[in-house]
Amino acid sequence: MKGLRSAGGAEPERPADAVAFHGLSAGYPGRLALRGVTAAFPRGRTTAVLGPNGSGKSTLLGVAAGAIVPLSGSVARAGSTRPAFVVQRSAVADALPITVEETVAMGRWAHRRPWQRLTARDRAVVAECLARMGLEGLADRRLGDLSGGQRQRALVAQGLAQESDLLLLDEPTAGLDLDAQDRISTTLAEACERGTTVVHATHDLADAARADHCLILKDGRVLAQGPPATALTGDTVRESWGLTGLL
Ligand SMILES: Nc1ncnc2c1ncn2[C@@H]1O[C@H](COP(=O)(O)OP(=O)(O)OP(=O)(O)O)[C@@H](O)[C@H]1O
Repeated sequence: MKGLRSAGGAEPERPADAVAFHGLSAGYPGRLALRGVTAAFPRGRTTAVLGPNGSGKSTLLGVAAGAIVPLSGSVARAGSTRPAFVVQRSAVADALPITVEETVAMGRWAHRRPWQRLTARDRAVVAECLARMGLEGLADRRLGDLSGGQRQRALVAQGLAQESDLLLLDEPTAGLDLDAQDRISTTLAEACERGTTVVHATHDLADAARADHCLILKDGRVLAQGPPATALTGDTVRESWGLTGLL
């Protein structure tokens, strides 16, 4: 991934896209999960990535995060910081012997080495992110001892603590109670207002309708993309999920 520069070379361009994929194919041994995806995450906006189970949403986020190497095609990343990637809570082992506070503090590893002591500013960021997710009272609890929703909030707090200009989240509000959903939605909207590009995979159509941009996948290909008003129509939803007569 690389930053983009203007033809004149003096000033870096401010490209419209935080990440642009061109003809991207990616997957796992013996399984192609993305097939010729040409799409973009607009810079400083929220993008909702939608599609049925197995359509390639997590894989696309993994490629944007640099965790999955494309098989072919290109990925251009315009930002200057390492992307923050909030995985699904099921991807985190129950037996991890770390506390909630330590989990959130790991977000600061993007700024210093794991063995380096946290600075006063690091500690202030960790405390603020714990508070934003309503986790102050759980800071000393083991991550693996938390409920699913509490654990999810800890992972989102870790992503926020990274203070990246690109925040990628894999179904951050799935299975959460209304208060936790509201906290996360509000926090992500605030991050976007501060200029962060926010991209989240979701199965929640109402959530997606509030995003600035939608990207709908089906069988590893782009079915539709654009503002919700044009991309998230009855036709695209029916076609993507193969629904008959429900919408
Ligand atoms: N670690 C893996 N090894 C092999 N195949 C995988 C792996 N992870 C995902 N896949 C396969 O890649 C394809 C895309 O999966 P992906 O997780 O990207 O879909 P998704 O849209 O995020 O699904 P969901 O809504 O269920 O989270 C699926 O066919 C899936 O079975």
